[in-house]
Amino acid sequence: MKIILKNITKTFPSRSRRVHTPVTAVDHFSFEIPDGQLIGLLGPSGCGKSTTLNMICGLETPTEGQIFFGDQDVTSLPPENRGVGMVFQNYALYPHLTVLQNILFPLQNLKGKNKLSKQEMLNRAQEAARLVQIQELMDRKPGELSGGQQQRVAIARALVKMPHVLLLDEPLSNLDARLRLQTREEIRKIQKATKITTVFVTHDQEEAMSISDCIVVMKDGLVQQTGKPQQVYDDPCNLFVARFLGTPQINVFKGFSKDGGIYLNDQKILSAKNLPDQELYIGIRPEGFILREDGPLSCQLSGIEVMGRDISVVSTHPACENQAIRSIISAENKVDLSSSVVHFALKPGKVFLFDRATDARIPADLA
Ligand SMILES: Nc1ncnc2c1ncn2[C@@H]1O[C@H](COP(=O)(O)OP(=O)(O)OP(=O)(O)O)[C@@H](O)[C@H]1O
Repeated sequence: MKIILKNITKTFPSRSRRVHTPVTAVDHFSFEIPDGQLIGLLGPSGCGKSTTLNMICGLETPTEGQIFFGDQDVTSLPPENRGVGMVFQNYALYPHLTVLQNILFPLQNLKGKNKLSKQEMLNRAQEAARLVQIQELMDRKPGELSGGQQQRVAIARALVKMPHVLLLDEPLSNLDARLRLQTREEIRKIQKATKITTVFVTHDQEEAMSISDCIVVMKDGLVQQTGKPQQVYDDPCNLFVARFLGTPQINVFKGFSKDGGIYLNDQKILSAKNLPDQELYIGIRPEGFILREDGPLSCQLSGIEVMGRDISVVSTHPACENQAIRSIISAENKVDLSSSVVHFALKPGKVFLFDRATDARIPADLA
């Protein structure tokens, strides 16, 4: 099912007794989610992710704009008539019911032509359980399950109604690191198998990048950028997006362009064609550094962090906005820890320029 968000805005009255300015949680958001895709809605706390999801499922009504499922305008349709399955951060299973009873629950209140026979309900529950691989656990109570298993039951409960659209709001945040990884891979597999159009909300950029066909990066209710995860990482439209995607974070320096060169203080680190002289933010991805004795960027060496296949060289530079510069290089490189200075050459494709006043990306031909 294709989902179209047409210029949707959601404004809430202020919660504060002293300040009466309304809060714009989502600001003129337009987007088309193609049928069968998994979209990651991504951004820091309070940027409007959950409000967007709640408008798609019908728990909130947009103040402005329209939502379409396929050709149908669902903007004022109640949630139960939208054919949407929803999974929240706290799985909210009924503790006194077995896994099977929990999965069956949404089917028991179906009315009219949607009403199912007992056998049909059982078949559906077993199919949903098979998809999330919990067939062995059907007689257990939620208290007898691990967090990951409980979350899978919650997903089965959302799938059992055969929704056209699956909405997942931070579904992995209650799981430990290992289970998070495993469960996110499972969600991806289930989504691929069922081909249900899915919107996945998270503030974890790595999680969103790893499972989404397309990501939407939001800030303060406004969409900053949309695109395939790798495309957005490689071509961020502004400093916020560049900073938000990638671990370790992009290294940001204050610098300037002059006479075809990009400078940090008096060090010319790259050449740039057709760029007017101006002050800049210069973002360098951690993987954009090359250790080289005659490299043009000299930094104070603080130490190294061993990461296995790679090492992270930690250094400082007076023009750098980050507390420490983190450059990821292959562990085959030998870093002379007795030296106080480390020299880098840079990979031009991993260096981005931003306007100092607006944070917008400045296109540049670097070498
Ligand atoms: N019912 C409400 N009344 C007033 N303000 C609200 C309401 N719901 C959300 N907001 C405000 O709207 C903004 C967006 O909230 P929302 O929950 O959509 O953000 P989020 O990105 O999902 O955040 P988080 O990651 O913390 O869940 C926030 O400033 C929030 O305080």
